[in-house]
Amino acid sequence: EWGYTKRNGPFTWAKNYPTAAGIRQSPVDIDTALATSDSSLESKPLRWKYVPQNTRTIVNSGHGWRVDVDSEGSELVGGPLEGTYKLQQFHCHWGSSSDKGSEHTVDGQSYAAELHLVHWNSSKYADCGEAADYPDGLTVLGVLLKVGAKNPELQKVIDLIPSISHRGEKTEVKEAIDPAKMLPKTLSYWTYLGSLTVPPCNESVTWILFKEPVEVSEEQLAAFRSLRCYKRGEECPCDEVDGLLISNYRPTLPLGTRELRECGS
Ligand SMILES: NS(=O)(=O)c1ccc(O)c(NC(=O)NCCc2ccccn2)c1
Ligand SMILES: [Zn+2]
Repeated sequence: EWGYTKRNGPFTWAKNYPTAAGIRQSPVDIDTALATSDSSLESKPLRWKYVPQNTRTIVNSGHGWRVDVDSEGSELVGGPLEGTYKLQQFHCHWGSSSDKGSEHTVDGQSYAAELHLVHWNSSKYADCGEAADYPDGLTVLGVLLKVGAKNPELQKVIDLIPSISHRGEKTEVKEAIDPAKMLPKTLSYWTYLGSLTVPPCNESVTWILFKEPVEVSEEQLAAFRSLRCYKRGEECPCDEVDGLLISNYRPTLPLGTRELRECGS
């Protein structure tokens, strides 16, 4: 089973998931000097609508926490997107200390964590699973997280972590979490064509990474690292310090010949 340790981490994934060695992989380093501003992006503002009551369950996948959402009623349109995308889930990546943990880096700089809101193209595909097999199937909104004030919306996730401490555990999200409240104030972003950053690393993601980081506290990051990557009652398979999920980010891959566009300053 893939993971983030030396034995089963990102540099081993291509063995069982050949797409992980592809030329449209994510994450990448955002070399801001390479970004081209594109009037067509400016002319179609990114627009989203989320239904907080539709955030259903939170699960410990063994690779991190993930909040699953009932896609109905949500929509993401505009910017680089053709058609309508619906929110499927959101999750986060972090590191063993706050000097690293984001998946994308900006001019070589890592952030403490990165929030991903995963959407699928409901104009063309029946569900997220099908959409994941097509180059225009998914869109992920990425939010860089830096250490600062406690993040009130993310605190609703943190409060649920003790009940999903082990792999496979899930619980109802009782207090609605509003994904829109986890996005930055300014909506400037970079966009490029990439992939899932976890196996099977499908090359089906239009990435939209907001430029403005959002704050999260050290205590909140510490809570993420308290998740365990093994099932309750089983011994710890991973050679992580007593099976704690202290780091779950994929290092950056080459942008190659892909275009990197930006919208807003
Ligand atoms: N990282 S990503 O490219 O946004 C992405 C897209 C679609 C997916 O199904 C996943 N998988 C996913 O969220 N797995 C469950 C929880 C998780 C959280 C953090 C790291 C790895 N896994 C990730
Ligand atoms: Zn992710």
